[in-house]
Amino acid sequence: MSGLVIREFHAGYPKRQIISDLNVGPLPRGKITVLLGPNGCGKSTLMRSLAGLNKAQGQLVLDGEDLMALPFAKRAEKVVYLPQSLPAGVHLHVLESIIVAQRASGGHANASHEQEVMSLLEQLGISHLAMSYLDQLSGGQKQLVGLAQSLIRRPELLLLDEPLSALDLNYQFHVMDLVARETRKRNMITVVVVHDINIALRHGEHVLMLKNGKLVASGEPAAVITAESLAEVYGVKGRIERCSRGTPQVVIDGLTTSLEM
Ligand SMILES: Nc1ncnc2c1ncn2[C@@H]1O[C@H](COP(=O)(O)OP(=O)(O)OP(=O)(O)O)[C@@H](O)[C@H]1O
Repeated sequence: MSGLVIREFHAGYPKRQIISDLNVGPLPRGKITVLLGPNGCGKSTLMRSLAGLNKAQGQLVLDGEDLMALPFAKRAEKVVYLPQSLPAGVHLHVLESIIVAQRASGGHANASHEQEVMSLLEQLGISHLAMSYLDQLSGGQKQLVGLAQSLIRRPELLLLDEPLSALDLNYQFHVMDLVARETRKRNMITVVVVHDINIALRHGEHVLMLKNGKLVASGEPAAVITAESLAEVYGVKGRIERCSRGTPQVVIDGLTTSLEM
């Protein structure tokens, strides 16, 4: 079966289980899956566990192969996780950092690879930053470089943890369009964590909703993002309305519960 199937998946930390008995899939190839859920519900823990960076038990079957059985280096060739922020204190310039990421996945520096890196930087609108040092970039610029480092590794499963959090409105759309295009072109499975429900409605082709480490719903955006699920998962009174061009949007009228983290 094509895609990623997650079965009886449990994940967390030495003294604390966060994700319990997750069963989902197949997450489709060539499409963006958006992972939604309130603060602290376990989105990053799940993403890191899918990448093999956190302890987990269960099955993670990619096109029939159980990733949990692979040595970490083999799994890292197929699965790339982009964290919420790049590690600080890396004294490389942008171009070097992307070439290092490319080599880490078995690529070798040659003219066509360099061209690929430059073309990616151009598509992300950051080619002018190629010779800038990472620690001298803004938060949003670092996020774009992180995305370039992830895409250059040509993963089969791309896990992007809040890749839009530091980007302005224009870049949020630009980046989601680019990620959607690359996801289709490479036929990869892309999972993106976002907090903006309207981004999920507009760009998500499949949506997973988590609450307290458990899956609440999985499926097409319109089926998952409903007034009922917004009330249950986020404690808000919301409506889904279509704008004049037909795009669904969430309108929030108020809260149904008080804050609890
Ligand atoms: N290293 C850790 N050790 C123990 N517990 C942790 C660790 N990291 C995170 N947690 C806990 O795991 C739970 C889930 O955290 P996680 O970062 O996965 O949530 P999240 O859904 O990504 O949240 P946010 O939207 O705020 O980024 C939280 O209760 C958090 O306190």
